[in-house]
Amino acid sequence: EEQEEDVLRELRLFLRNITERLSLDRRFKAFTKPVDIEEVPDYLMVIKKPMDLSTLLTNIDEHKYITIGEFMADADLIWKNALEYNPDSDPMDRNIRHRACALKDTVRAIIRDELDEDFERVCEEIRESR
Ligand SMILES: CC(=O)c1csc(NC(=O)C2C[NH2+]C2)n1
Repeated sequence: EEQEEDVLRELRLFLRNITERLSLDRRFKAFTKPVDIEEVPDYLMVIKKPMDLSTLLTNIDEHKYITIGEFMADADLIWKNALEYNPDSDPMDRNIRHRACALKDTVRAIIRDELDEDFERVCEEIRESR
């Protein structure tokens, strides 16, 4: 009902705010857009579920996420994919893995500091009711 749509609207605002703040952080520049398959031709052979910050924003606007957990699953793909695609000891790989770990920790810290657990519980009730 209307109250549920009010809750989901507030969730989308919260998720857009997180995603936009991450997109502004220069450390996460490599994660802002889908990997360019022209530049990285083997990427889709290695990474089965690509994800990036601009796609997160599109998903939010398309009402894909009803709980923070669903958003986190896609946000986690961004750094997990980067660790998987960049396993080597060369400096480029190490650098992007460092940024991927920073992304993981930053998302979790924002959510721990800024998400009200009662609000998340209401979102999970809505998910279970649908
Ligand atoms: C987004 C992402 O994870 C990404 C984009 S390019 C890249 N890695 C490289 O270009 C090479 C350095 N060793 C492979 N990783």
